[in-house]
Amino acid sequence: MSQLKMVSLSHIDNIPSTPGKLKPEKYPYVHRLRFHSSLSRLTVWSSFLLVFFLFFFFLSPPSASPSSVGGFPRLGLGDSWGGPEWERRVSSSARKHSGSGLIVLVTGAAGFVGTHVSVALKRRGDGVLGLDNFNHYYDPNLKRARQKLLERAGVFVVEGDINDSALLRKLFDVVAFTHVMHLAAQAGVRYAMQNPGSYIHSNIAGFVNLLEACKSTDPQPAVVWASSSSVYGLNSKVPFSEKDRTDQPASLYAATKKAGEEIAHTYNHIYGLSMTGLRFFTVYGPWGRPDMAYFFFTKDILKGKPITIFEAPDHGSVARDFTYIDDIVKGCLAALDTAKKSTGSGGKKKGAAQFRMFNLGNTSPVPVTELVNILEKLLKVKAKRMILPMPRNGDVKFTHANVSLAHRELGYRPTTDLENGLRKFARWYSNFYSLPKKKSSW
Ligand SMILES: O=C(O)[C@H]1O[C@H](OP(=O)(O)OP(=O)(O)OC[C@H]2O[C@@H](n3ccc(=O)[nH]c3=O)[C@H](O)[C@@H]2O)[C@H](O)[C@@H](O)[C@H]1O
Repeated sequence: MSQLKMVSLSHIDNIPSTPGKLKPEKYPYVHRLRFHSSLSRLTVWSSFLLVFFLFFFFLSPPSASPSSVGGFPRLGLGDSWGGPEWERRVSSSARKHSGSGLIVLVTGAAGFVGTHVSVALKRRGDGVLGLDNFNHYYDPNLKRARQKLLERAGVFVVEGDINDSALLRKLFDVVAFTHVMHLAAQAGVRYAMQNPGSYIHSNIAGFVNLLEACKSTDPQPAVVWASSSSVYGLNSKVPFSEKDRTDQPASLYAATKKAGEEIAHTYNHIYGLSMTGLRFFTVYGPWGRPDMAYFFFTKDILKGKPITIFEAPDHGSVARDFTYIDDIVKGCLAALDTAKKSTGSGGKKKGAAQFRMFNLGNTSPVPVTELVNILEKLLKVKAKRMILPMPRNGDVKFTHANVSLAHRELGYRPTTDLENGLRKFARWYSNFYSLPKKKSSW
């Protein structure tokens, strides 16, 4: 982050130093006269410039280009929007190719899950428009590569932030979205201690802003959004069921996801928005997030660097219900397909609207030590393991999903076990980072 800040401030270094031009004045009287006349010239010029800037400020089209997004600097990204060519791309991307198809706004489209869901929707003939702020939480080159993949699939990703109300209004004016798949979020459990503001910005303020736009549009779209397994927090009863309590979050990330669920309920209750929340359980796979353990373990193991494996306070293993991306995509599409219409119009509720919450997990937790065993086998490299006590920074000891509700209502049935899923990830990783081919079991 500090490096990024240095880049954005480097214009200060470009101001030329002009030694010799600032010699002391020999004639103080002449100097005073010059000073007064330059002062009045300065005033005239300043007023002129002020009028000039105000003129352009009020005439220019609304365009979101804040210098930072959720605490992440924007580095000269193409963050303007609007204009006929932009509108043409938006409309064309959102055009469906089958009569019964959906028209979906996917927020966080250049993210891990967003990319996979957008491509899957587009492939089956739905209209899809992406929205992403391309922040620098992790390597933006990976997000750009995903964007290229989306472009090839026919999905245009608008560069902008869900906190930009004018942009959202514009998008809803140009396209009559039937559904919003809301995946834009500040992810990561442990990072919440470093940059708490980014979680509030995206997961709370951004979510409210998006729901404001959804409730005001006519007809209102149905909303499906990403919650998280982390809402189960410190619960010890397993497997986690949607009926269990969710009032003991262990991280600010979890707290913002839980807040999102309550906010969703409010918009459902007051405005009649159809809302479906999906609690994802540690999603992994090709095009994944480099901040997640399976991803950076792979990188470090291949580089021969030590990896840190957390153990529970009782020296027990820490386990996760790792869920493969293709299973999650099926759950997302089923949630969109079964979402009922919103009931409100003109910002007013006309009747009770659907409100659902589903676990989307794999139903078989695997200890992190076993995840590392599988990676060693696939990569054919021995990991340098360092076992450390689990830090008190938001982690929980285990997660385990009960998915019977999702099975009943969405037909959700995860089919990829961790070894097969990691094999597909390792194959992608090797291709994406152009690693030399090895004799391996990929
Ligand atoms: O289900 C979710 O809702 C969340 O899933 C994911 O969180 P987690 O399950 O915590 O994934 P991840 O960080 O990959 O750690 C995996 C395991 O490795 C352990 N772990 C981690 C780091 C490390 O250095 N060592 C280690 O043992 C660690 O203790 C843990 O047991 C998403 O990141 C999050 O955005 C959210 O979507």
